[in-house]
Amino acid sequence: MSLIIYIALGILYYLPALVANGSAPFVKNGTPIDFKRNFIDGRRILGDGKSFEGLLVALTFGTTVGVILSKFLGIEWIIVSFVESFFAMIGDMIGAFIKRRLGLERGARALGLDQLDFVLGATLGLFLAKIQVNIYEFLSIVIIAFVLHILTNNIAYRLKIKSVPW
Ligand SMILES: CC(C)=CCC/C(C)=C/CC/C(C)=C/CC/C(C)=C/COC[C@@H](COP(=O)(O)O)OC/C=C(\C)CC/C=C(\C)CC/C=C(\C)CCC=C(C)C
Ligand SMILES: Nc1ccn([C@@H]2O[C@H](COP(=O)(O)OP(=O)(O)OP(=O)(O)O)[C@@H](O)[C@H]2O)c(=O)n1
Ligand SMILES: [Mg+2]
Repeated sequence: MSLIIYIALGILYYLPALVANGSAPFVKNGTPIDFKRNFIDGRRILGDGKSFEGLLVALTFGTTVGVILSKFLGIEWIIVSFVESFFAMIGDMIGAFIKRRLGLERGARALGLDQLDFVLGATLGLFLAKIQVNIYEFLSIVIIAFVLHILTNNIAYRLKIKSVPW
């Protein structure tokens, strides 16, 4: 299959996760998922950047994309998009957990981790939802999400949706 098809399929399969991750920043001061508790190293488990409200908004928007996709890809994509969005946000939380363990403050830049944590989570979600993503589709979305993440975070910063441009 040509590269363009792999790229298009990559974007299509990961669209729920892209929109889920892209919509969470609309929540500013949500209820911290770690309830402001610290880990054994004395630092926050996740930090104030991971809230229940952000998770809810992400799941809502991600699943809404799945409802639209289900018209073309089949009704199962409503569930697939929910699972994919959920695991994308789990990946985002694991990224935050790692950043806290490294002593990085909430909102600090972690090039690579910030861009790919939710993509890796979404990939696990797609696998669990029995969606076969081949290596070319995966590599396409890794590159696209990396570029899109940097671009959209810059837009979000200029639009005052985010307090940092990354
Ligand atoms: C409208 C609502 C509530 C949700 C949609 C948000 C969304 C999909 C934004 C897309 C681009 C945009 C309009 C940005 C404006 C500012 C904004 C909302 C930025 C989002 O926050 C930035 C960042 C937060 O990430 P972090 O929490 O991990 O730091 O979100 C990252 C977002 C992405 C990685 C992907 C953005 C999603 C899309 C562009 C969805 C549609 C994608 C396509 C159509 C693919 C097009 C690609 C090519 C190469 C043609
Ligand atoms: N589960 C989530 C994920 C994101 N957000 C919101 O979206 C913003 C951007 O998300 P992200 O860049 O992932 O968080 P950071 O602020 O960078 O925090 P961290 O360093 O922990 O990634 C967060 O600040 C927070 O306001 C949220 O409320 N709940
Ligand atoms: Mg971030």
